[in-house]
Amino acid sequence: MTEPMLLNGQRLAAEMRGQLAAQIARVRAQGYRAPGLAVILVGDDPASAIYVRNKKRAAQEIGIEPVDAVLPQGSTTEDVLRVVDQFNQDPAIDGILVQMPLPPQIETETVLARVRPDKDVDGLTVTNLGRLTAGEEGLVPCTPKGILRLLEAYDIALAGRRAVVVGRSRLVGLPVALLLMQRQATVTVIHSRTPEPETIARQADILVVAAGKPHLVTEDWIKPGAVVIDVGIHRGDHGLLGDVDRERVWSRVGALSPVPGGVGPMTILELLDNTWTAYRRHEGLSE
Ligand SMILES: NC(=O)C1=CN([C@@H]2O[C@H](COP(=O)(O)OP(=O)(O)OC[C@H]3O[C@@H](n4cnc5c(N)ncnc54)[C@H](OP(=O)(O)O)[C@@H]3O)[C@@H](O)[C@H]2O)C=CC1
Ligand SMILES: Nc1nc(=O)c2c([nH]1)NC[C@@H]1CN(c3ccc(C(=O)N[C@@H](CCC(=O)O)C(=O)O)cc3)C=[N+]21
Repeated sequence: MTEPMLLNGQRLAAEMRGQLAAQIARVRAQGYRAPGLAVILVGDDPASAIYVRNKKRAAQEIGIEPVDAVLPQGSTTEDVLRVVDQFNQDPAIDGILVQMPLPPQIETETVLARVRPDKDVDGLTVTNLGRLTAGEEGLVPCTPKGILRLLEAYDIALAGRRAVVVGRSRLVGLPVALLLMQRQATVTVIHSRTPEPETIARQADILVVAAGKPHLVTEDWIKPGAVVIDVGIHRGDHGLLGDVDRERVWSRVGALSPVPGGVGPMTILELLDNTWTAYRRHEGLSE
């Protein structure tokens, strides 16, 4: 078989960031304010701190004003709600992101429910997930949106093809399954209670893996020529690992979105894109 194609999210995201930067520069030159993105980080998880730093830097580089709120590990739900309320009311803030996971004593549902849907750049509120389910316009979760954009950029057909999604989370698995269905794929979702997942995965023309289990997916899960999107990300002693064992699947896949350099950079790009969309709606600028 021919060498697999690497789906380069790093390069595509950089290209798209350039386009966003140019659009933001154009409205700034017309006298508009800068778009504002608030990032709320609760606790001292080192991986979360790195992501938040990367997100802020990416925003700044394209002309979005990042603001952050860092709360101590021992914060209460009320403490977090107060910060959400403050950003909800702030006219300089277009997007609010609450970094997941939150410490166990905090009610995640209650916090998410407080974010104004028009500022929900993660697309995680019931309002935006409902809009997505109904096929209405809203803010779409970043990782799923980035995966679809990556597939599209590489001209990977979805209509009539079999897609299998490993994982059903609100952040990734569930919304990516909805988006693939909307693009006319036949979608199956696998989760931790699915018996013989390999047998199902082996039917996939497009396999999206968001299980959060390092190197879960090996050659037994792969139909020859399949397009494999690795979403998982794990920080180990030997660098970053995905949910897909790249060496073991390499001789079978048709295309692979790798870790790092695949979905991660696309996720950050879509966060910026959602912030830009929210900003234009707030400022009454045309789409
Ligand atoms: N690159 C990026 O931009 C991003 C990467 N991630 C990464 O993606 C991964 C998934 O994230 P997220 O969706 O938030 O994780 P969650 O832990 O919320 O969800 C994991 C899902 O995978 C399922 N699952 C777990 N183990 C298995 C298994 N052995 N076989 C089949 N399904 C399984 C779970 O099933 P059940 O529902 O039954 O528990 C659950 O639905 C993580 O590694 C995360 O770090 C996340 C967001 C963005
Ligand atoms: N409310 C919320 N929204 C999220 O979108 C969200 C979240 N919480 N919690 C955690 C996960 C994880 N996540 C990543 C984003 C970028 C990279 C990324 O940029 N990865 C680079 C590598 C960066 C590195 O070196 O660590 C890559 O894959 O190439 C990874 C993971 C967003 N998440």
